[in-house]
Amino acid sequence: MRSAHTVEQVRAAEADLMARLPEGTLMQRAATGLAVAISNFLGSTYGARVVLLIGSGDNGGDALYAGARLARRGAQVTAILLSDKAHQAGAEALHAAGGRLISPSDVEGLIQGADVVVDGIVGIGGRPGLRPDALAVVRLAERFGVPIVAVDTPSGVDVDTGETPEPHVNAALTVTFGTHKICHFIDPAATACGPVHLIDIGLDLPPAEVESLQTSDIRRLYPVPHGESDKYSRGVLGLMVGSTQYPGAAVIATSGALGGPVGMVRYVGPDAVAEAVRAAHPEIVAGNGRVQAWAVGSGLGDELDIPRIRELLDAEEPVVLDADGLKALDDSGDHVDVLATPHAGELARLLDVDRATVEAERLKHARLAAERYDVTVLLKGSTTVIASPDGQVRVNTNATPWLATAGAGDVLAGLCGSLLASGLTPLDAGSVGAYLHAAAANLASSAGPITAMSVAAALPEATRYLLGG
Ligand SMILES: NC(=O)C1=CN([C@@H]2O[C@H](COP(=O)(O)OP(=O)(O)OC[C@H]3O[C@@H](n4cnc5c(N)ncnc54)[C@H](O)[C@@H]3O)[C@@H](O)[C@H]2O)[C@@H](O)CC1
Ligand SMILES: Nc1ncnc2c1ncn2[C@@H]1O[C@H](COP(=O)(O)OP(=O)(O)O)[C@@H](O)[C@H]1O
Ligand SMILES: [K+]
Repeated sequence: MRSAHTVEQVRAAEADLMARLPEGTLMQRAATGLAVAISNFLGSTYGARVVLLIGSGDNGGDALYAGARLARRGAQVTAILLSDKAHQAGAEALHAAGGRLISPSDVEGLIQGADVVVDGIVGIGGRPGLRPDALAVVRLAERFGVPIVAVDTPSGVDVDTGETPEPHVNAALTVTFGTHKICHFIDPAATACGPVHLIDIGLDLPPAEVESLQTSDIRRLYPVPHGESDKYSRGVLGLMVGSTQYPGAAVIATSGALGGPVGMVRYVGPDAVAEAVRAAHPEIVAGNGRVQAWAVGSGLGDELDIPRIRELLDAEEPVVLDADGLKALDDSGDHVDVLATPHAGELARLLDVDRATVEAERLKHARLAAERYDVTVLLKGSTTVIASPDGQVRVNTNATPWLATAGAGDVLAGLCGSLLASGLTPLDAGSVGAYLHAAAANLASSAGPITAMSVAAALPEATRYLLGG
């Protein structure tokens, strides 16, 4: 599991460790890792032109010490001091190593000729936004296409929420220390980070606020059948999806379900749709029967039967509630076994806010809906946020933008239903489902267009690969 901690948690862990180490040790660990990461980013350090943007705090200190190391290895390093209170010992170290320290006026030529700009403006002490001097230099780097390596966090983003209400740095690489911060995992800030490289500085951390699954977690959580398994013990999923208006949704969601671990899929819906599903997937069973979980809602359109869906929500079996089915959700019941899978527009309707607000504040709104409706919420999008009513949050950051294609959500609903029916909790089903869905999309796309059906078709191979088979 990758973990993201809040600024408060990081500061407490840092204080604890600093009390036991000689002064400056943590910053030296951070700066050493940062210098190596910048060297690797550049490819060759000798003669490279490195510009450091330096704010008033320890984030600038990290950048100055890293700059000193790069200068000693032959880089031409210039620090632009954006505050008159730059980290003094760091500034002296850079000067002693042969680096230059200048004010932010008349720096156009310098930025234009740089190989890399290092953002040491603010880190975890930063408020959202950039001051005019800093913004002007950052805009120059963007104008001349000079890549920016962010120290700890891209300056200007909201570190604890992943929100970006103000102008901020867009990094080509972010080098962070001790643990991930929430802005590294949640969009829109996650996109502003670029790839994130974590340097271990030895922090002893409490349980994380936000987590993100890795391959080892998929291996641990995936319900692989064993010698004694039969189709019923592997789980039976009931699908109430698709309609005469949208028969494709039923076919696609069934493909997603069959690409998951379930032993059997029952389809419940209009005869004509059941025929279409059976034609595509002869292995499905049409009609009611005992199931271990339901996936409900994708493509129901006008045939949405709210009372019937409410009966399912009130029954014992866990439910994936998608798309039109979300209209059946009310905030009166105990729905802890429900995994709701809205995109930003659907979540906005559930919370009576507009879509742009949800997209700008994804963590906040996923948590809010989980609490209000007492369900696990899987908020779809470029980064997928899964929030359970007990406050746990997981994020999937692996998806490719090619996944933004019609029907991809139906695949996910079927897959998550399959995982629920085989016994995973809504939080595990949602986070394993989002991970596998993204992995299948990556496999299917190889950086080219994909369809929902091709994502579903890639699920078995992606799963086999991740399980190490
Ligand atoms: N505390 C530690 O032991 C360690 C800290 N490290 C570094 O220290 C950073 C945190 O340092 P600081 O606590 O000094 O804080 P920062 O360097 O993040 O910010 C410094 C100050 O900038 C000002 N500021 C806030 N928002 C601003 C904005 N939008 N524009 C301009 N100025 C703004 C504030 O006065 C703030 O205190 C971490 O992000 C990390 O890079 C690392 O060296 C690892 C060890
Ligand atoms: N920019 C993006 N990058 C990565 N994944 C995305 C992006 N946009 C959407 N997705 C993913 O694609 C899927 C789209 O689902 P959804 O919005 O329900 O579409 P549909 O209703 O057509 O199936 C979701 O899994 C979502 O997380
Ligand atoms: K920074």
